Amino acid sequence: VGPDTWAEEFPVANGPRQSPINIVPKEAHYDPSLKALKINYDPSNTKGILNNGHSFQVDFVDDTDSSTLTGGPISGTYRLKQFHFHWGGSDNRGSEHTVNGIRFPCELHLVHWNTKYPSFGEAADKPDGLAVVGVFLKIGAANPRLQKVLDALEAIKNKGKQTTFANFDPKTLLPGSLAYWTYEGSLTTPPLLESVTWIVLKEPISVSPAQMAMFRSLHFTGDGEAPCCMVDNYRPPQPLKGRLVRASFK
Ligand SMILES: NS(=O)(=O)c1ccc(O)c(NC(=O)NCCc2ccccn2)c1
Ligand SMILES: [Zn+2]
Repeated sequence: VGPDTWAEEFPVANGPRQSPINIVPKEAHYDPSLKALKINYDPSNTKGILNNGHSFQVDFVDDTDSSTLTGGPISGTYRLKQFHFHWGGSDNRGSEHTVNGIRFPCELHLVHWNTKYPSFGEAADKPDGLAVVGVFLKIGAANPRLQKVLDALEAIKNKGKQTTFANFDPKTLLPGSLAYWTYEGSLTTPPLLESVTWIVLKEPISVSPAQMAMFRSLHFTGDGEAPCCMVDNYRPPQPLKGRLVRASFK
């Protein structure tokens, strides 16, 4: 049921470009040819918020190029489809990527798909199909922009619940610096498709302990089931298998 059993049903779990990974900054290769990230989101594309039983996600209308990611390590235009988080049962774990073995309490993923393909579903199994921007959350001051998302969680406590969520600009969740590490990887949950160009921001954003408790108030379980808190929904780091991690900064 957890990451250790996934290889039985999804053999790609032991593939050559699995995610997440441990990032070792000293072993990352500064690449001056890497462009700056260009991120343009239209808040009016916000569609809603859903507890999918694994995490919660905020979905976006992705039928036009109004919320896009370009530049950085990618070529072409990728459209924002959704963002979601991974977090732990306590503040010493929860992120999927780690830095020098350090785990953060939470990690945000902004999921984009390559518009050279007709849809997310078509892009999801192509080697250049997806681009996910990862942002670490670090315990500190309460994050007022994040609070807007967390305030919607009481309406989606259980698996399958969704509610309206409108006019949210995910750009407000990004840190001041868009400096990043990038490598070729995969989805971190089944079907673990090796289709993701990962773009992990170096600078974390803040989250307070009380806000972390709000993440942990969600349930994996549906209405009428014995409630089970949604925590530790992260995959641990996977073997690098010779991959190069590039840095956009010195
Ligand atoms: N975590 S991630 O790599 O950013 C990512 C991005 C987009 C995705 O569609 C997924 N995975 C996903 O949606 N999987 C289908 C639902 C699911 C989620 C978790 C466990 C089993 N199945 C993961
Ligand atoms: Zn994720």
